[in-house]
Amino acid sequence: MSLQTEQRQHIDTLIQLSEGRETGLGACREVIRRSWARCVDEYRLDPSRPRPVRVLTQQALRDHQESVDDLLHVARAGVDQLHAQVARLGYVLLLTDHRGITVEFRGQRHRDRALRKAGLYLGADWDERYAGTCAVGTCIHDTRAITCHHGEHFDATHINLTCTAAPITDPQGNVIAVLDISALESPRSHESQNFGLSLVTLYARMIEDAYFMHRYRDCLILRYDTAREFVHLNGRGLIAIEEDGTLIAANGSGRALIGEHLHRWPPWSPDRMPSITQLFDGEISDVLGILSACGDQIRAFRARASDATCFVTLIEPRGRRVAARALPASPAPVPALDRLASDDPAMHRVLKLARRLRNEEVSVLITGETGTGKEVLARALHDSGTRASGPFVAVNCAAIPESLIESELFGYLPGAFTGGRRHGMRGLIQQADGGTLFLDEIGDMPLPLQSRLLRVLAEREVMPLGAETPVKVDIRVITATHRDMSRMIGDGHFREDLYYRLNGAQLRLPALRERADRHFVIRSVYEALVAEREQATRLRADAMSALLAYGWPGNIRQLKNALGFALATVEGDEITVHDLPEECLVDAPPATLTLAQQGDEAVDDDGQVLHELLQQARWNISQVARRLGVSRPTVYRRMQRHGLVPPNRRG
Ligand SMILES: Nc1ncnc2c1ncn2[C@@H]1O[C@H](COP(=O)(O)OP(=O)(O)OP(=O)(O)O)[C@@H](O)[C@H]1O
Repeated sequence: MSLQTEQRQHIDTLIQLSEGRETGLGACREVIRRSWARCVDEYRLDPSRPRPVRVLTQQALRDHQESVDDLLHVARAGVDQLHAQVARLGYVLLLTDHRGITVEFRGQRHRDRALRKAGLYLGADWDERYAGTCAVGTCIHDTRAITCHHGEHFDATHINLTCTAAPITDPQGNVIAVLDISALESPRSHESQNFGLSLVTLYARMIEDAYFMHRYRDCLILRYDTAREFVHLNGRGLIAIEEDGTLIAANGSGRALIGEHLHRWPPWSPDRMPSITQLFDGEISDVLGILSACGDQIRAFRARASDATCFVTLIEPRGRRVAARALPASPAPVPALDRLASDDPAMHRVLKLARRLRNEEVSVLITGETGTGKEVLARALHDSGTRASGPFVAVNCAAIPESLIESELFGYLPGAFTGGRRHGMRGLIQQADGGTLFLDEIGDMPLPLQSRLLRVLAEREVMPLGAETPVKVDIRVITATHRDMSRMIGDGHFREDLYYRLNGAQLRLPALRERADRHFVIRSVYEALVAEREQATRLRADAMSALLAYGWPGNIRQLKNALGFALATVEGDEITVHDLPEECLVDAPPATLTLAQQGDEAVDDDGQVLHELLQQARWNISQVARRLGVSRPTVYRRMQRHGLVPPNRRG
């Protein structure tokens, strides 16, 4: 079809539209349809009268250029880079101001005349009000990136063009410029321009960010991304702040985060913005501390509104160091605690509190899913405190049969009961004298013993079975549980007064899948295993990627088992993805494995699943524990709850 025929048809369609008849508009995109309606109803453009291209005089052009001088200066490098990429594909590049006037242009010298005729030229006016629907004008109106391809242009003069434009906005979200690539000839299909749309959008954002950095160069700028590797290179969010954390301005991603925050917690006065420490879960000293940190100067924070982990770096104001007094002194190293985490916001909080608690006598309750390292943390607290030279006695209340807990904990005198040792036994509480008693799975402590434990804690003395006088004990108690203790108290399974005595301070360990420092945890568990086995085996990157992607329902214990399995079965000197247990190779853990993830309470409905797992494993409890990533006692306890008895013990 000739261009003239196409233009005539195009004009007919638009005339039908202007007369309120919508024939032939079925396939038209909504964004274009709305713009056409604006051209007819608002701007009173006549589709039957194509308009000549309007190019500004030199003087008028200079005025427009001057008004965006600062931006042009910053944008030039981006404009040149983008042009270098698209020129050989037949595109020219336009940068317009917010009114659609082309203030910067990169063309093709040999096609100068044709380009000028098409309006692809310095000084050309692409305002929607004059030029009709077009990439630049419609992009300015809608503040969004758009391709205007062939017949989507309103004016018949432009229907041989393909144009793709993306807005560049200021920190308030107002369009200050538009980046556009256009071609005189292009394939028919609209999809052929999709790649161009992504490319122009990317460069528009880079220019926008470069301009933001330039404009707020005298402020502290926080740069963040959800991928650690990209923060320095291309961190998505930019937020300029005062040294006290007050927000000054943000780029598009930063504004989206602030918007999300204000949506959840609206301000009580219209001009009240959240400070950076409300936006991210941390204190201003944690943020400023990034500047004095060693290593890559990136720190993870949790964005409160979305709960996403963001990796943050800080850029100092140009030519000025942030006042030394504002920079917090780094905390004194506490190796036993420091080695438990690298850069995870939740672990930062846990370890910060643990540092404060390590030399205190206050009882600590550690909560978290099974296998998150509650016992490891308890031991680190002990090792880093004033009781380090005393004993650390760990008791798993779920693993000791109920009938033996009392004698194990409190001890007994000779002849206190039949079946006891001839010389009696010093109970575990006494064994912890001068050190720490760690009571794991405290929720499994039988009710009658809870009262006795309460007495030990209140009076600091223990009464062994068969004894007449109590024995003084000097212990610090740390307890742990993965259960919902308030529910247990509500159900009458746990004494409230004991709970308050044990819960002097609470440390909640995050699940492995929630941790931003998973890479560090995998590395350190792996290195510990390799050192223990004296095995010089390397963990290859493909295996690491699979481990990072997995959901870890059984947390660090399951991770340790998986790595232990790989080390035991690997044939060469490096572990690849193929050496990992099969269940770690899926994106989401299989349904049966989510058993471990839930508290024991949730498992009540899941006896069937546990039964199936046991049958599959031929009642090998260790194997089921490994699959679920829980300890053997946990499996036994769950079996007991569901009345599951191994075939060889039946009858
Ligand atoms: N930071 C760590 N580095 C290396 N190994 C760890 C770490 N944390 C935990 N582990 C290992 O993971 C396993 C589970 O840890 P731990 O027993 O402390 O978890 P837990 O939360 O007490 O589990 P449960 O709730 O089943 O009692 C242990 O083998 C422990 O050695």
